[in-house]
Amino acid sequence: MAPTSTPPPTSTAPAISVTNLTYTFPTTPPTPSLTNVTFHLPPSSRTLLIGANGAGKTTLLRLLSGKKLCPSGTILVGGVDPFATGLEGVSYLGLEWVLNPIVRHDIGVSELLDSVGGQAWRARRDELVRILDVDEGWRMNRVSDGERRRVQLCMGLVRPWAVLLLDEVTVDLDVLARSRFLGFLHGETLARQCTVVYATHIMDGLEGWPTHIVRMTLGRVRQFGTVEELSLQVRRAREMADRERWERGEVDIWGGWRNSALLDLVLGWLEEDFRERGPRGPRGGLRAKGEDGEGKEEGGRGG
Ligand SMILES: Nc1ncnc2c1ncn2[C@@H]1O[C@H](COP(=O)(O)OP(=O)(O)OP(=O)(O)O)[C@@H](O)[C@H]1O
Repeated sequence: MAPTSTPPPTSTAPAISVTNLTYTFPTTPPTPSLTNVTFHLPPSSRTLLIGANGAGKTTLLRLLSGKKLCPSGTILVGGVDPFATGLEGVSYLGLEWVLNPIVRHDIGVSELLDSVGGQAWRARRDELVRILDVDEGWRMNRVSDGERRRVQLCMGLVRPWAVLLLDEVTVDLDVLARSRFLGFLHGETLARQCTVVYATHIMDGLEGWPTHIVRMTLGRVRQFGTVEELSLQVRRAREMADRERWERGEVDIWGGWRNSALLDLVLGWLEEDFRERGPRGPRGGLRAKGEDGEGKEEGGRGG
């Protein structure tokens, strides 16, 4: 975790472009994880990656981060193939990052932050410590899971990134910490024109945060677009369904907004996916996460 002296490019916010991406895990039998995935996200966007368990979110984020080989020309981040170039300025915070054993050692917060560039980016470091309410006197073997996650997030974000890929790394945060963390990311996308893609199952407190949504179903991108476009589609479909029920004389015509609009949107999608897919049975070829090991690999195949 040596600090890097060269700052990543932050002047031009990178767009993310995925075209006809198919990815198959090299298992026996081969497990298709992504099929013909296509979507485009503009610079400075804040995107939620939404989908049921097993929809392919982690696989996609790892491919975007350059950790896995993908068919040439299918992924461009800022116009560059991430695997081929080992993208400077792309930060991927996912399960392997969360499980890094260093953050459980008897080590102090300042020492950890310095090891990832805390001195080089002093102002960012101090801002993150303040926003995530981190006590620099903590010893990492004597903190709670949520406190540990706050320190980890300071570590993961201290070095300025141009693209941030988050794979559900906020589960341990309390509501205030998560809210301040999301606020920080919101500010970053505006101030530094950088791009965030965030896979999460927790819709609480996200209202108004995302600019775009990518909806994944069973390894495919089913819809993508701005939050407004997608919300409008769902709202219209629900209103039409309510009207039909009302015309049929059904008393309970309130099928609609039970929670926040965002949660209802996602809940509606997952219910739709579930209805179409049916309950899970034994599915040949399924593998537990992590069987393919960690880090950069060349095992996957396209097509
Ligand atoms: N290591 C692996 N080896 C083989 N197949 C895998 C592996 N990891 C995932 N898969 C397959 O890819 C599919 C997508 O997995 P992925 O982890 O990308 O889903 P996800 O959307 O991130 O799910 P979750 O919300 O549960 O984290 C799985 O259903 C599984 O079939």
